[in-house]
Amino acid sequence: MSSEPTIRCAGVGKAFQLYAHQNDQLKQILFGLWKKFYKDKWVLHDVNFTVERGERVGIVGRNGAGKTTLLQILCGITQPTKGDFSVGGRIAPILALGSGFDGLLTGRENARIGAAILGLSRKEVDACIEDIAAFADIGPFFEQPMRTYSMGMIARVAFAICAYAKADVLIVDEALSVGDEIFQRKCEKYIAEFAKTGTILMVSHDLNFLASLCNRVLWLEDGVVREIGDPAKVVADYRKAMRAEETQASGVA
Ligand SMILES: Nc1ncnc2c1ncn2[C@@H]1O[C@H](COP(=O)(O)OP(=O)(O)OP(=O)(O)O)[C@@H](O)[C@H]1O
Repeated sequence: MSSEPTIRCAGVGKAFQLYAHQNDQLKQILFGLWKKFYKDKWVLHDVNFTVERGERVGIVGRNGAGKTTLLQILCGITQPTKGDFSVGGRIAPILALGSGFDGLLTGRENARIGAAILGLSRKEVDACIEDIAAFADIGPFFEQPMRTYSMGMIARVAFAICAYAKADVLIVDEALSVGDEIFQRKCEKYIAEFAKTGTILMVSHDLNFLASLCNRVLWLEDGVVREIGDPAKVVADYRKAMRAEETQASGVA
């Protein structure tokens, strides 16, 4: 039997290209062989961690720490600039919610396409499309073009597709923040149920939820893993650091 972890990140780094002027992007295409017209903005420097099958790992970190970027790399949405990574099994990526949806197509049509992209066969899509509609629970809107949807409705459809994707690995980025309370509870229940058999990697600013769900928490800071381990300890250390920073910023000794 293989002992390969389900998720493996080795020396992963990501630099975005920052252009000072609008024209610089065109200049880069035309004259990029001779001169560089952008600056590298390194968001992730050297990220190393593994996640074993069946683990539930939460990711915390301040705004802009690179959490979404890391998840996007693992889901194949963006490429790392350096390093290696692997994810074993079928992934359900609940992130960048709905960014792949076509606003001209209905919720049902987007759900069918989304489920197929996540690996379901046509027969499997036929079998679960009504369940997806029921999970999303947006009533007649499911038959309307998605350009008429609110953010919360888009999130509902995106989450519903992932809930029926028969995934081995759930990768979740702040998916719950745009839903209303009832939907949030439904998603939390689904995630807790999924956690019994699947692997979860989840970014959230809801530290209490992460601490209750996860068996490990990873704290991302300055492009590296600052701490990973027991949820209660990592969350406490993270909170302490945030409080210290707040105190310093407000000038209180
Ligand atoms: N396409 C891009 N081009 C340039 N910079 C980018 C791009 N995408 C993200 N960034 C920058 O990378 C940094 C990390 O962004 P990211 O969204 O990964 O952070 P985050 O930890 O998920 O933040 P938050 O908690 O606010 O969601 C930010 O400074 C952001 O501005």
